[in-house]
Amino acid sequence: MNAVLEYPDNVSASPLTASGLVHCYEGSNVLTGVDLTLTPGSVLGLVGRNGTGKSTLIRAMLGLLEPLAGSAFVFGEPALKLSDEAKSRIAYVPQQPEALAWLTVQQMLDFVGRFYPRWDAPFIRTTLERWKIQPNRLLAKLSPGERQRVDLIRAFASQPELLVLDEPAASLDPVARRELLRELALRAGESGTTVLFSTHIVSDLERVASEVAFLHEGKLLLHCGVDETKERYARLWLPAKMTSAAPSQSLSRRRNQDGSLSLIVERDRYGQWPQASTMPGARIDALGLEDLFVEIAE
Ligand SMILES: Nc1ncnc2c1ncn2[C@@H]1O[C@H](COP(=O)(O)OP(=O)(O)OP(=O)(O)O)[C@@H](O)[C@H]1O
Repeated sequence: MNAVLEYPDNVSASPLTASGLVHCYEGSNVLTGVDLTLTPGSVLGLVGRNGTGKSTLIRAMLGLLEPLAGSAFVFGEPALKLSDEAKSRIAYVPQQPEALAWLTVQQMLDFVGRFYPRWDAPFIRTTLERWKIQPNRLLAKLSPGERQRVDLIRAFASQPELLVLDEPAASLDPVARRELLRELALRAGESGTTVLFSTHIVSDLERVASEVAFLHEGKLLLHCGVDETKERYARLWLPAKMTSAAPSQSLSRRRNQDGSLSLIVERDRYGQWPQASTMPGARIDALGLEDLFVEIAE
């Protein structure tokens, strides 16, 4: 008898989805049950401190790494068993591209292009020229920033429906970063490309992402619209004599030297802050994205 695979409901509608992903390396937990669903056409910025597992999550979601538990689906197919058709709709740029380093820029692009039905050769020509990268240079001899740009060109040229970039701006100078963000915004806006990118640069996220997800201690602490974060999360400050009134649920909790408490709290489903915020002496402070992340990650 054939086993019937039961897929979660959101799988077929989303270009990329993960459910209950668990992974560890050498006995230390990196992902402890991550659920994430990308909305078609969204640009999701994945943030988290160094070593929190962003690359691991991305690789597990794309089927490049087999998680210890949980599942991931790309265009409704199990990520670990993707068809060639599904693969041709995805572009992934790893943090440190190294593949095919013995080829020249042009040789690599010609080789890779054969696997993509909608390969945009004119885009490659104009972008290599605009980004001042000589096509006859060996990939192995490029600087990390140049290598990253070539891989970005490769990714854009395949005209993917799903574009996944692992810290795409890590080695880029500010001008190149701007160009990348412009290209990303263009692709998402005009072609409806769904984008997932990890980053440490919160200003990039604010500029181009429509949604943000924050990975912390193996779990996604929050996932919401970028514009929504300010409305939905805030810092609740309670003086020392009121700390017993602190809500039991919070995204982070820090005791200050004077005994007061700072907590990151979320509005409830009626749009209300925790009750402690209404007590005399308590304070609710709105936070920008960067402050929110620093407070949670500290
Ligand atoms: N192949 C591996 N073997 C053992 N440990 C690993 C391996 N790959 C990653 N790790 C560890 O797992 C943790 C998560 O790594 P990962 O690269 O996923 O984090 P990250 O959030 O992408 O980090 P960064 O922001 O610094 O790029 C780190 O502590 C890392 O040292």
